Amino acid sequence: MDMIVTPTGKLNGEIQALSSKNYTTRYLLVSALAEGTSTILYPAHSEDGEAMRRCIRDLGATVEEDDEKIVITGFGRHPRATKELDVGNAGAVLRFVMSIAALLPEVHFVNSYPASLGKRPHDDLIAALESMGVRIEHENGRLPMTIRGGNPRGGKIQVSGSVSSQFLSSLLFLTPLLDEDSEIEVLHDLKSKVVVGQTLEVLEQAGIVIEASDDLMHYRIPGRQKYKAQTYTVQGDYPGSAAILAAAAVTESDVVVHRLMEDSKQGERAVVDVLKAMNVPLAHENGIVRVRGNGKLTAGEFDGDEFTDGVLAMVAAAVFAEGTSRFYNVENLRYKECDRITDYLTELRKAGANVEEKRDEIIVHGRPEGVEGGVEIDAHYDHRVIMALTVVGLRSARPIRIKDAHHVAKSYPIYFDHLKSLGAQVEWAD
Ligand SMILES: O=C(O)C1=C[C@@H](OP(=O)(O)O)[C@@H](O)[C@H](O)C1
Ligand SMILES: C=C(OP(=O)(O)O)C(=O)O
Repeated sequence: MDMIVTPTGKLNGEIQALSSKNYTTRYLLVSALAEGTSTILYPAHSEDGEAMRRCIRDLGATVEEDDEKIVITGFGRHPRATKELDVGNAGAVLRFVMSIAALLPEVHFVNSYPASLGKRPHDDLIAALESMGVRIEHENGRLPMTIRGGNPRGGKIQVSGSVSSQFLSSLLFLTPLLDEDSEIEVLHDLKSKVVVGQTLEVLEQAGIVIEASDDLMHYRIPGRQKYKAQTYTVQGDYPGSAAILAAAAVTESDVVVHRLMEDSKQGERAVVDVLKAMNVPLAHENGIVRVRGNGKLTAGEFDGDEFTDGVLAMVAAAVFAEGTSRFYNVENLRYKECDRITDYLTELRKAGANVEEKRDEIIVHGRPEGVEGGVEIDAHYDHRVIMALTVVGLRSARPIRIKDAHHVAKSYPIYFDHLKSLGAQVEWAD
C-alpha cells in the first residue's frame, strides 16, 4: 500500500509512545530461555515482535497473549528440535535466534526478504559460532542458512563489533547456558555500543550474571546458569518516537509524547538532546516529551552511532535547518534494512533535499524554505526510511507518494494513525 503525504503546517495533540521493539525482542527471548512462566506487560505489536513470538513458539515456548500482556512458558536450555525458522525481515531477531539454534542438531533459516534482510551480512556471528564447534551453511555470510549445532563449546570467544552490536548481544544470550565458563573479546570496534547496555540490563533482570569491562569490549560469563522466569514491563520506544518528534520539530506544533523515560538505556533517547541542540523548543520531564515547534531549526554536528535508529529521523529534521549538519560515525547504517546512507539520500534528493554522503557520514545542507516534493518515493523495505520521508513530506511544497509504506509495520504499525491523530494529512492510496 502507498501513502500520500500532503504538506501539513501544524501538528497538535498527545500520544502514548509505542512500546520498545528492542526491549520486546529481548524480553520474549529471555522468557523463552527460562523454565517456568514469565509475563511481559505492554509488549510491542509489530512485525519484528511477531517474528520473535513465532520463533520462540516454534522452538517450544508456549505464548499466550491478551491486549495488555504476554504470558510465556519457556524451554530453558532445551529448545524443541524444530527444522525451520522464519524471522521475516527482523535483523536482531535473526541474530539472537541463530545462537539459540546452535543448541539444536539442525535448523534452517529461510530467506523471506531477499532484497532486504537477505542482503545483510552475518559473517562475524557465523565465525564466532563456528569457533564454538557449530557448523553453518550460508550464502556468503547471508541467508538462507542452515545451522548444525547441538552442543556449542564455551571458553574463549572472539567476535567483531564493527558491523553490528547484535552479534555480541546474541552470544551474551547463549553463553550463560553452556557447560563451560566463557570469555568474550570484542574485536575491532563496537558499533551501537549503547544498545549492548539494553542487552546487559535485560540479562541482569533475568537473573543472569555477566561481568562486563567498562569499555564493553570484554565479558566473563559463568556457564551452567539458569534464566529466571520474571515479570517485565516494556517501556516506550525512542527510535519510533524520534520520527514523531522530528515531525513536530519541522512544523508549527504542540505535540506531547508520553512513556519516554529520561533515564532509559535506549541510545535514541539522545534525539531529545539533538533536537534541543537544533534549537527546537522542547521539554522532557516525568517521562513526557513536549515539542512546541515553530519550524525553525539550526544545523549541528552529531555522532550518529549514539542514536543509531534515530539518525534517519534527525536527518529529516536537519533537511529544514539553517546551515549545514553532519551526522558522522554512521557507516553501520549501510547494513540495515537497506543502505541507510546511499538509498536514503537517493530518496531525500528526489524530494528536493540537499544532501551529501561519505563512507561513514551524512551531510545535510539545510533548506529552511522547504523542499519541492511532488515525487514518488521508494521505501526500500525500510520502516525508518518511510517514517523519515514522511517527516520531509509534511514540509514539502507538493504531496509525496511513498510506495509500499505498509513496511512501516516492521516496528511501528500505527505510525500513520499517530501522525493523523496529531493533524497530519496522510492517506493510504491503493
Ligand atoms: O540489538 C538490537 O536490538 C538492535 C541493535 C541495533 O543494530 P546494530 O547493532 O546492527 O546497529 C539497531 O540498529 C537495531 O534496531 C536493533
Ligand atoms: C535495523 C533495525 O532493526 P533490525 O536490525 O533488528 O532489523 C531497526 O529497527 O532500525
